[in-house]
Amino acid sequence: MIKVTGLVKRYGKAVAVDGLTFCVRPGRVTGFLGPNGAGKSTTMRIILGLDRATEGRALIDGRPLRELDRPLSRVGALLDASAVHGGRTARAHLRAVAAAGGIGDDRVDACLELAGLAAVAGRRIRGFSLGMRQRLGIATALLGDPDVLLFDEPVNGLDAEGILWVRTLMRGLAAEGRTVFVSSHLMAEMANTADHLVVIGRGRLLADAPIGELTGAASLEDAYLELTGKAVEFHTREVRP
Ligand SMILES: Nc1ncnc2c1ncn2[C@@H]1O[C@H](COP(=O)(O)OP(=O)(O)OP(=O)(O)O)[C@@H](O)[C@H]1O
Repeated sequence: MIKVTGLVKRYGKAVAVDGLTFCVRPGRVTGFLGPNGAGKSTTMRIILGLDRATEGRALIDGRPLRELDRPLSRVGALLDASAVHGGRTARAHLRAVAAAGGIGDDRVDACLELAGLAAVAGRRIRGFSLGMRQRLGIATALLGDPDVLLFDEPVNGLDAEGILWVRTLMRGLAAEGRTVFVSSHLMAEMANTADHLVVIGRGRLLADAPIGELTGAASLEDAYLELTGKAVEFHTREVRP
């Protein structure tokens, strides 16, 4: 379980996260939604111990991530699929992560296979497409067979087969009793994947509810636009040809 309490993150005078409190429970897929700049990635980075909270705390199974034993086997994450050493092959990358986390090489091959990358495992990552990098990022998150998984926009750049794979994977991981927390801007995909939603805007909690309760008779897109209308920072204008 992930528990975020009174979380605040300021960058100078700018407030990226503004008093967030919510729980991500095991056994279901929890979607994390919010407009551009709402604070989703910042919240995930703090949960993962990659950024420090200004106030409040984020705990995984009751502890900050840095206090967990063998953290790679407890928590897996995809944050930025481009943050990998391009000169390495996919297999070498996964082996390096596995070695650092005390994970056996057998998991490397299993995760390459699972992500559909077995045939390109010996290729350098710098030649990978965005979708291949996403698949590698997801394979990396799964390496330690963790109970808690965070994915920041996992279907970004994936083809139709990849999107279906991610949806099935997330639902399968949740059905196994794992905690699955996933951000996305794709409402139709979220409607198909998530059981529960945490919605934020300008760093504040807007909703924390089962998806059916949030949408009612409306589509998720309509319910989301209604909910976040006042929290959109980057407004666009209609362009007429
Ligand atoms: N390192 C940083 N320094 C200064 N400001 C930052 C930093 N990281 C994030 N921010 C700011 O914090 C706010 C929240 O950003 P964040 O990336 O968490 O939003 P997001 O919800 O993930 O957005 P998106 O959907 O566009 O990816 C934004 O205003 C962003 O400019």
